[in-house]
Amino acid sequence: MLNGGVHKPCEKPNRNLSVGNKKPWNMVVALSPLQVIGFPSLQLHMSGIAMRASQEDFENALNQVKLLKKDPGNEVKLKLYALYKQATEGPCNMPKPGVFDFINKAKWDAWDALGNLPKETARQNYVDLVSSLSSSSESSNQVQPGTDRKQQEYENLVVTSEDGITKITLNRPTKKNAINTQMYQEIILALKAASNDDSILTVVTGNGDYYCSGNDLTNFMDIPPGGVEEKAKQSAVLLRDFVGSFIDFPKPLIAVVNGPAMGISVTILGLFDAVYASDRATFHTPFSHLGLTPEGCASYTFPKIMGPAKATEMLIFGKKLTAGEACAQGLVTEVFPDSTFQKEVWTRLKAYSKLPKNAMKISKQVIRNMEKEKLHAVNAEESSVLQERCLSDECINAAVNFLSKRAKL
Ligand SMILES: CCCC/C=C\CC(=O)SCCNC(=O)CCNC(=O)[C@H](O)C(C)(C)COP(=O)(O)OP(=O)(O)OC[C@H]1O[C@@H](n2cnc3c(N)ncnc32)[C@H](O)[C@@H]1OP(=O)(O)O
Repeated sequence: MLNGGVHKPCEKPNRNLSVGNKKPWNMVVALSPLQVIGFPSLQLHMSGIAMRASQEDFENALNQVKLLKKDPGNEVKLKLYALYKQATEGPCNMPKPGVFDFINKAKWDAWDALGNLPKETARQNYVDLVSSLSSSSESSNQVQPGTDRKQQEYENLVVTSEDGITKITLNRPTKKNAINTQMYQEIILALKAASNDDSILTVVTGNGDYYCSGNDLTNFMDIPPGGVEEKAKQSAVLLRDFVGSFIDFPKPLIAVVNGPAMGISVTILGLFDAVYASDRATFHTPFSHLGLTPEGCASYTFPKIMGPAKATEMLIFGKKLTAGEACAQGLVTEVFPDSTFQKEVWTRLKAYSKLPKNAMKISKQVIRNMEKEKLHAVNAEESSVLQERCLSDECINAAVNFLSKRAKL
């Protein structure tokens, strides 16, 4: 095992306030389910169906709708809006907007037209509508082992499959693979697809010089009409779902950490089954510097992995670890010289992928399942604490400092 090389942080002060390359209609649809516009008549062919969508199906549909490649048009968006409101709040009992308040009136009309449609039916109809909108792209999600096939197109990820290994590559190299709102949703979907495909191992890695610089600090800039409280609530829900998809991932999950890792990309490593790192990688969780608190279940997994004293240095004091240090503390499985990193790691992973598939999958579940309930509880608590922290002066000042190029971590 090698000692990690010392990574010298760059000091180039260069940023802008861009919020990423969302499609214009996505800006309306993607930010919040509450902003999705929808329409009434769908109940006609979908109501009364015996099959009921679970809350999880509904939440998946909420994520999927944000990833539709084509704008479904205002009529469909009105349908989605009305069904969402009916499914979550029941019949419309809001005051009718004024006649010149065109958009809100159209939304109100669509919701009101659903009358007393039961919440469960509205939820089912919502799921069915989203499924009909995205069915064509979903059908390309199955992965065959032994083929090198590009998966569903994502805006911020590249997902491929080869030799029974599904590889999810974080693909925003010009932003150091910072995770924006859409990328969180895409990772949730990619993990869901990988858990259902025929692959044996799933790998997460980064494109470019960074593995990932953590949460995209511009995420906090998309403030919905509900204001910053609503934004904090949405972020906490997204965070909980994101981390939850790692907790529940059923197959061996491996991180190939090709460069520096920060924030949430470090904390979730405690939920991976193996972590291979280049000696150029560093591991940095500057939560206190950002007025934030730990997430990704690290408040539980890190003290367990490295002991409370070492976990405190990382999670409270923001100590950056070299790959060698992270390996010595049990967060990293093995460190490789950067020059041979890819070759050595992929040779090893290809060998592992030839081991009996079911034995590996079941072993992972035996190792992890006992902890699942605890991890979900920790995740819920961390997300709820962060919902408050996002609104703190400490956090807002840190984000403003970064975005106005006054600070770098
Ligand atoms: C509900 C709340 C959930 C909270 C969840 C998670 C918490 C975390 O993940 S905390 C960690 C957050 N991450 C950071 O604070 C990192 C901030 N970035 C930096 O300090 C530096 O950019 C970094 C050290 C990563 C790299 O420095 P340089 O090598 O000098 O590169 P640049 O700074 O020029 O970066 C290039 C380009 O990328 C943009 N960038 C990088 N990281 C982020 C980020 N996390 N969020 C948004 N943007 C990021 C950077 O702004 C540059 O953009 P341009 O100026 O447009 O080129």
